[in-house]
Amino acid sequence: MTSFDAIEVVSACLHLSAFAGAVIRDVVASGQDLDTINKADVGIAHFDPQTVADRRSQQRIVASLRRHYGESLQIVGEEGHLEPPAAVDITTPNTALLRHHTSQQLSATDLIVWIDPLDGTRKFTEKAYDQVSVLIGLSYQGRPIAGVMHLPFVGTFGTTYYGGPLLDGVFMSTLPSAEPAQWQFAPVPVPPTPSAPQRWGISETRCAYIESLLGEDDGRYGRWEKGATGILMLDVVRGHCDAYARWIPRTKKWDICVGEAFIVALGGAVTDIFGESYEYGYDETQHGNATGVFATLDRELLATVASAARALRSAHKA
Ligand SMILES: O=P(O)(O)O[C@H]1[C@H](O)[C@@H](O)[C@H](OP(=O)(O)O)[C@@H](OP(=O)(O)O)[C@H]1O
Ligand SMILES: [Mg+2]
Repeated sequence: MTSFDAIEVVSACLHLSAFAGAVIRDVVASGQDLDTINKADVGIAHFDPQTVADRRSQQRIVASLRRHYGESLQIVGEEGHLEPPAAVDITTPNTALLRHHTSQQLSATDLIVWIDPLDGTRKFTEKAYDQVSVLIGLSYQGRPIAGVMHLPFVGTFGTTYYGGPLLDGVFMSTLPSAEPAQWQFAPVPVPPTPSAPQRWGISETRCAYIESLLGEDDGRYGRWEKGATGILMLDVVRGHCDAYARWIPRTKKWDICVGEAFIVALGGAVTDIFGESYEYGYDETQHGNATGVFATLDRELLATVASAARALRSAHKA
């Protein structure tokens, strides 16, 4: 039975997230046309853009992983099937960056790599570059175990976070160069317990159900608004907000796998809006998050909100 050392796979993803981030920066620096297409499902989103930067980022990650690991590594990429890239968009991933973590041999049939090559594409097209990230998550037996998040526009060579339960924490580095051997990572501390009001990370694209849960400005909860799931979940990890909440089925597993791995490693939880865990399955029917997302380090808050969401659902059905 084929198996992979998951620590080596995370190392490869760490390297490739920055390799992908570099091409995203190159696209912006070149001033070229973004060649944007709209992928929106009719009835769910009015504008779900994909640009040349999304495509080249995914091509870099997928083609480099495939050449190194072959076909038995299960990969799900947001942009689906793309043409093989030019030679300049393929590299040999460095699998030795995390040798200080204990290696873990995992069966290929239960391991999935989830790729969001450019989370926050709409913000990217609006030039809100600080909200853009490259997300590469690993799930094993249906649960997120590790992830890498690269912010290509924070610092000259970008900033990278990696972590998850497999790695016992979350670590970050503002990259000093494009050369992986020079990267030094420091642990991200668990943020202090929040003071009231608890601030929720929410999408700029408003959702009436979330507005109901937030209440009528009674001062219990505050708002922290941005335009991409990856950065909002990272903001929970960094303590910039106390929860990330989405009810409508806008996000997919590749948006939340990395954030879930980070939040679980710090003792929190990520569920649907009713407090139920998602199964990270390879089949396309399991890629969507049909009943929303709630992500927090505060399990008491999760229980309170899940119960309020169930009550709201029952009231709507009545
Ligand atoms: O850029 P991609 O990789 O497609 O990721 C999307 C996220 O998955 C969605 O969660 C964002 O939508 P919401 O902010 O409406 O949840 C969505 O934002 P958008 O609805 O503003 O386009 C994107 O951040
Ligand atoms: Mg996304």
